[in-house]
Amino acid sequence: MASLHSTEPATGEHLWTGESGDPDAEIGRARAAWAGWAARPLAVRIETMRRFANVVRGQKEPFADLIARETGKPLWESATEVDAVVNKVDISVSAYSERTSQRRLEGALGARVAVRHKPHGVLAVLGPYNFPAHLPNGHIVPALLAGNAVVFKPSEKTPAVGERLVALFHEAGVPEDVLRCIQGGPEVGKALAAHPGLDGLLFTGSARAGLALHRQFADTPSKILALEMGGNNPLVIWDAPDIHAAAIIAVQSAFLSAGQRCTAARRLIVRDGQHQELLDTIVKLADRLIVDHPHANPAPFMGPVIDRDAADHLQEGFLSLLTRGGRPIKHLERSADDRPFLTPAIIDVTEVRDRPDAELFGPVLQVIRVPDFDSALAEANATRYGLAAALVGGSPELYDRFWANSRAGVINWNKPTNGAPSNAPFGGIGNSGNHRPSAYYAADYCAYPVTSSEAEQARAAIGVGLRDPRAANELEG
Ligand SMILES: NC(=O)C1=CN([C@@H]2O[C@H](COP(=O)(O)OP(=O)(O)OC[C@H]3O[C@@H](n4cnc5c(N)ncnc54)[C@H](O)[C@@H]3O)[C@@H](O)[C@H]2O)C=CC1
Ligand SMILES: O=C(O)CCC(=O)N[C@@H](CCC(=O)O)C(=O)O
Repeated sequence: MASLHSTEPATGEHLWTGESGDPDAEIGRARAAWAGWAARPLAVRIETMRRFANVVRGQKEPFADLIARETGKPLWESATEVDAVVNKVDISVSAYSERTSQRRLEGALGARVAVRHKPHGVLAVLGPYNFPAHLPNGHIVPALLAGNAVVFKPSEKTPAVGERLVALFHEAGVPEDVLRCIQGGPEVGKALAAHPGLDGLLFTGSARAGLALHRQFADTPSKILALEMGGNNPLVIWDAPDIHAAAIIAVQSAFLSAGQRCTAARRLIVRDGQHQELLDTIVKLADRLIVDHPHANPAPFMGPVIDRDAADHLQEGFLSLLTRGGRPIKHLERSADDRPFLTPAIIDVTEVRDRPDAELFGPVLQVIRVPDFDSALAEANATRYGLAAALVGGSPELYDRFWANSRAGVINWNKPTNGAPSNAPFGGIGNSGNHRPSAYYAADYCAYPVTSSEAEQARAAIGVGLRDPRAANELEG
């Protein structure tokens, strides 16, 4: 078994050591346990999830501290992630009852028709590092509520948070075998995905990995696969009456979580000739953002990116845009050689030919100047992804046009691209997802519907097509 380590991005200090797990053993344990969990009354599963919320609430500070240390995100932001974990429970209970509860319908000839939902069985959850608790939790809570057993593999970059999350569920009374934590990297993810004992896989992460999983599942349409992937999200600022407010929305969209959000704005699209004051204001704000250790005082706006490889990759991406004709507005700088602290960066890529449609998962905002709103719409949609898009400014009519013509699962007006609500569906089109949105609609992929026509007694008659109708009555007898 491979030995795994996790270190704090901000300090390089060692945080966690463990071993990569055995998919066969973990799926076997979950498989043996899931029927018992599914047979428990829904009220018991709801009560257990509510206990989990209380346990997390009671450990908010240490849990937020661990998230801050393992991801590098500021302590205040890590505390909001813990809040999201807690809030997920009530939201998922409502979603379960609204989207997958029992229903009775009138059938033909007075028959009773019941629609009920069943759990799939054993589901794997693969998590990303940027929200190591909230996003896997967004699959785990609805999956457990619906009666599935879960094998959760945290990102190899955030194993300690994943392990703690699972321990909190166990503390709340979820049986140990109903929710398993398995550590490891992509190889373990692949092995889980390929395991015949698995009934489905719920994934949040990069398009690269999501598309590989999609290929891997091509021969097993019987297994549910939910993919929540990345984005190359456009933010269009057009005729904004309040430049300062528009600039704040741009900064929040691009640089919150050091740009490590799937919903972060990657491309800022502005009207050519009327862009300078806006860009100057954005740069002034970005210059003032504090980039520091997650526990620093004063509190930073953003911490480091996850590790040095990610920082190297972002620097290479920025450099590549420069060499292809990008004009730097604010350089991507590394404030410490040995740690992955990056400053927010802005680059005008209007003149870059064949702009790469790639997700630069960090604090890099690309500016594109266009002459008119039609060109802004065309630029916004010039991506294989389709997660989030936002318009700042304009009129209700302009927003109607933006909404109608944008290809994305999240479309906002005068709000940042990020910060999507958990009590609504959340997912993308194109390379951002496979039409199985998460958040409120996670209930849909955690259970399947069963329609039953039911009667207390068998009563039937053949009304037409018999030679002797009396014989039909006798048969009915
Ligand atoms: N749409 C959404 O809801 C969200 C999407 N993301 C996306 O996630 C990415 C950042 O997270 P990362 O952890 O870097 O993603 P990643 O794709 O590298 O890893 C995600 C998980 O999949 C596993 N994995 C990687 N390759 C695999 C493979 N071929 N087969 C099976 N498992 C595999 C990893 O070990 C990890 O547990 C960004 O692209 C971001 O946009 C992040 C948060 C939310
Ligand atoms: O999953 C939910 O409960 C709602 C979606 C959500 O939390 N989105 C966040 C984070 C996702 C990310 O960007 O990685 C957001 O839109 O900021």
